[in-house]
Amino acid sequence: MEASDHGSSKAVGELCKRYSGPQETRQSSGVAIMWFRNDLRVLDNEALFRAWKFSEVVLPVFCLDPRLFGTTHYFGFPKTGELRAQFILESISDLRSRLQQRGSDLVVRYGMPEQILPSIVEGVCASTVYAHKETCSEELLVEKNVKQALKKLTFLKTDLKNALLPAQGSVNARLELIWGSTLYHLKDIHFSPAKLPDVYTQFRKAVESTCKIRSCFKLPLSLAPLPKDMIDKIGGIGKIPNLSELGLTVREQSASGVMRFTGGETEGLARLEDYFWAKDYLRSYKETRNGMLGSNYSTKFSPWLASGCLSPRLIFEEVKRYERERIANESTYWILFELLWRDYFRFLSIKYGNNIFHLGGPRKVVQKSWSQSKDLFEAWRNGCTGYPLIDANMKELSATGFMSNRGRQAFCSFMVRDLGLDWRMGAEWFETCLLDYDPCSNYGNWTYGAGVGNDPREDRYFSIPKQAQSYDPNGDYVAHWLPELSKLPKAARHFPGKDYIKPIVPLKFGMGGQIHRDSRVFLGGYQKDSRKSFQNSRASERRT
Ligand SMILES: Cc1cc2nc3c(=O)[nH]c(=O)nc-3n(C[C@H](O)[C@H](O)[C@H](O)COP(=O)(O)OP(=O)(O)OC[C@H]3O[C@@H](n4cnc5c(N)ncnc54)[C@H](O)[C@@H]3O)c2cc1C
Ligand SMILES: Nc1ncnc2c1ncn2[C@@H]1O[C@H](COP(=O)(O)OP(=O)(O)OP(=O)(O)O)[C@@H](O)[C@H]1O
Repeated sequence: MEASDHGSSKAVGELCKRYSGPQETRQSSGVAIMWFRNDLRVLDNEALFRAWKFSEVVLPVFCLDPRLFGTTHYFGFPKTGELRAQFILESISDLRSRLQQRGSDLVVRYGMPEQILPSIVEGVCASTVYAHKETCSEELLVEKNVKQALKKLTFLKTDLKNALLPAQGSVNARLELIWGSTLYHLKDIHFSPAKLPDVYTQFRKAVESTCKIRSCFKLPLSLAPLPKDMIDKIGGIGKIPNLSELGLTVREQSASGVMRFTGGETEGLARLEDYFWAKDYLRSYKETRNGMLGSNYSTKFSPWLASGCLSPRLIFEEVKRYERERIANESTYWILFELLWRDYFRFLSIKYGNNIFHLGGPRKVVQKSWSQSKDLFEAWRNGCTGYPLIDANMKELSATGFMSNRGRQAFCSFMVRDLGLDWRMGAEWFETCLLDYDPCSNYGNWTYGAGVGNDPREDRYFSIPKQAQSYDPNGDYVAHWLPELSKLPKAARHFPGKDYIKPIVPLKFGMGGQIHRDSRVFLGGYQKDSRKSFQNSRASERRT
């Protein structure tokens, strides 16, 4: 594993101070609960800030929802693989210590939020539960259930021994949901979600020219300690389970990975400190971002962004500081350009709802012949397709939970266009494996790559030989993940012939354009459509 020298703890401490605020006066009384979800951070966390600001005591709670360890919707893969599960556990543990450093703590429970939160609310007589708003149907259902469960709770203030509450009257705890996962606030983008443009460039230009990014929310460095009797009353702080207690196999990220991804805000900030400031890689990001090998071709922020350990607004403010203190160039802009893709997919998930999970995607494309061939899928999933670039990417994903953006695009195109497989099999397998799995970015990118996404012009075929030639010309990447290829001359590593597994299907384009006559066996009628869409795609605007 390439050394990922993290920013020093002193520098991270300075970052924390920079994004923490003065000891302001609080504006209310009573107890508030901060329900952490995919926002496992202290800095720039509006829900936590509000919970603190509008209460006298804020009780932070995390519920480890067993549904997270169920199976994916159509194909029954594990919903959360071991590597991401470990990343989440590390993030919770880090969140707890960061809250403890500020004098507070984190209550952790294993169970469904709609069952756990009401009993805690009742136990501590809280009047408000603060949380960040999500957008996909599984998360929305949990929000609805929590809301309903809280509604059913009515307790008398006089019943309470809690001296913080004034006597008399009944209390209804409410759920206050706050938007907080994107760079641009939903309320600031001047489009109602239903009117969101289907072409990214239109969205980006409109947003960049008319909207402002809000400043980070700054929580004071010291929060009030949690009253001991309150914690006793709810049965203690709770232990963070380990992987085996969750019924999962303990597995380490492979040492061959681009870096060791450790969950938690502290590690996310350390990565930012290292990439931007200590190593100064930000200045050349645009030139390196399409790499596949090594820790520094791209930021690797995605796992921390997906779990909310890093706030995109904080990244934005650090980019702006870098531009003031070092250099403003295309690279510093390009990080924001990519973060805006993340926003875009999040907003699109509101516009298209469950359609992002359906075979026809946001555009409800009707295409008769998606294959669900088990053999082809197993070959793809096990990295045994006979195409080194594809196989190496799959080996990386399985061993580390990470894959470069370049790899993901080629991988998705190969699966959908060369194998003709149902794209949802790939998307659900990514859901299992990715450390940075995020429903909006994952299903958004898959539908986009499969040609069923929001943008009608996007239907792009990635030629594997061309990708190999452009992004791994010496075969270093494939030799890294498929060591048996390292003994071959560099020029032969992508075309190893009899020295490697026989390709399971011929490529449709890019190998002199031949289509193997047996390909219909696997591809059915898909082949014809694909030719057409390939031609269309050449005319369409390219993602860089
Ligand atoms: C088929 C497919 C599935 C994907 N699934 C996910 C996913 O589940 N979660 C996820 O975070 N990203 C996903 N991506 C997007 C992208 O591949 C990763 O965000 C990126 O590779 C993460 O590496 P990085 O942090 O070094 O990215 P950088 O190049 O450093 O980019 C900075 C940040 O910008 C955002 N970003 C960059 N590209 C994209 C993009 N295409 N879509 C959305 N956000 C982007 C990410 O938050 C990323 O961390 C997917 C892409 C494809 C093609
Ligand atoms: N955050 C998420 N991550 C992964 N999958 C999700 C998420 N949110 C919703 N889904 C999936 O998308 C599915 C699509 O929802 P929808 O209600 O349309 O399906 P359904 O009607 O239950 O089934 P079908 O699509 O087979 O008709 C959900 O059932 C759920 O499994």
